[in-house]
Amino acid sequence: MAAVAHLNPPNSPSLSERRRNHNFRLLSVVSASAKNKLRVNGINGFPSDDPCLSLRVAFQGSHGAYSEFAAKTAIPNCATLPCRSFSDAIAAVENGRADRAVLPVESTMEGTALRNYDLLLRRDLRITQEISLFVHYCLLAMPGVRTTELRRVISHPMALAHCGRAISQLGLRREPVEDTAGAVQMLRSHRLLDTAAIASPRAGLLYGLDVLADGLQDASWNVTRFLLLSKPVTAATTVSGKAKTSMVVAHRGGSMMVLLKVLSAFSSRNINLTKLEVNNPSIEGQGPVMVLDVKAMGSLRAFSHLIYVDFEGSTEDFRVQEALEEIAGFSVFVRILGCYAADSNVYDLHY
Ligand SMILES: O=C(O)C(=O)C[C@]1(C(=O)O)C=C[C@@H](O)C=C1
Repeated sequence: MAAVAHLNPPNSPSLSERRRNHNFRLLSVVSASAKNKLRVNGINGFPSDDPCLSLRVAFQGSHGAYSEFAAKTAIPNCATLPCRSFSDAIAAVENGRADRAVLPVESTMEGTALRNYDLLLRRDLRITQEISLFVHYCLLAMPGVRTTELRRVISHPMALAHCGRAISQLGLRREPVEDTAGAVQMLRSHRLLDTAAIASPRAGLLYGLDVLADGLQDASWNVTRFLLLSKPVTAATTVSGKAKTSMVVAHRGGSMMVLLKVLSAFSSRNINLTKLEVNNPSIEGQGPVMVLDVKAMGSLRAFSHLIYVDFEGSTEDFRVQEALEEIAGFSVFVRILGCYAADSNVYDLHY
């Protein structure tokens, strides 16, 4: 069981003071390339996108959700717009209420979050930025409540799954809710004394809850990758620095053979892949994945054999264009999901 860490000593600031002081500061970057996963402190390394512009970023959940941290890390001065679902966040961009939507798409524990990837494929938004966050989970409860008084724990299903071992040790009943910060909000507004929430220490501070335990996640290296999405722009976008491109390839079947051909198209041109994932929903007993064909008047097409690829390089690069042409020759459909600045950092937030 993780060490007990109380953030609210008796003379700690009031809830309103805490809310006033609540600002997002990115204080460290955990270098993804550091094999020993050492934390590199003190790097003031906000990733790109003009921090002067007050862009509106839609996210799923309540204030204090991890997706909101991801948005604030990617675009420090952005205004965040809470939404009920990821689909609502995407719709906010489509209807102009927001400039970006933020979507968690991968985690070290879950792999690709197909639930969100599928959503991305159905809609006409482009990836503009990637951001990887180190996710710390805390056990939060109403002030004064002790661990022994708890019977139930509420959180986002992913957070409950990531903290399975600790929850079993505590013998708590699990109940999924929409998002981690929403769980905290629910606990506070209903003054639930037998219930804990799993969320970030920041959400605990924001809503004035006690942190009963920190570092609740089963794996010590728990990173979630988020994507920022925007409406497609007609003008060609030039990425400054190292670029990365995400794409989806649909084919008729025989995944291993197609996979080899995709690999060969890239490796023969010395293009490095950062993600390669096969999704054959029919094998899992699921229906086909619906993918928006942006070239065919935005019609939805159903595919049962898909490969998700991320690679280093820009679609402006001649070698990349050649590789894409080769892939188009043996697949039934190819869609570029975005070309954006590569960011291999893992960002960590201090509380
Ligand atoms: O509930 C939140 O706080 C979220 O931002 C969502 C979400 C997810 O959907 O995976 C994001 C990161 C964490 O892994 C847990 C939950």
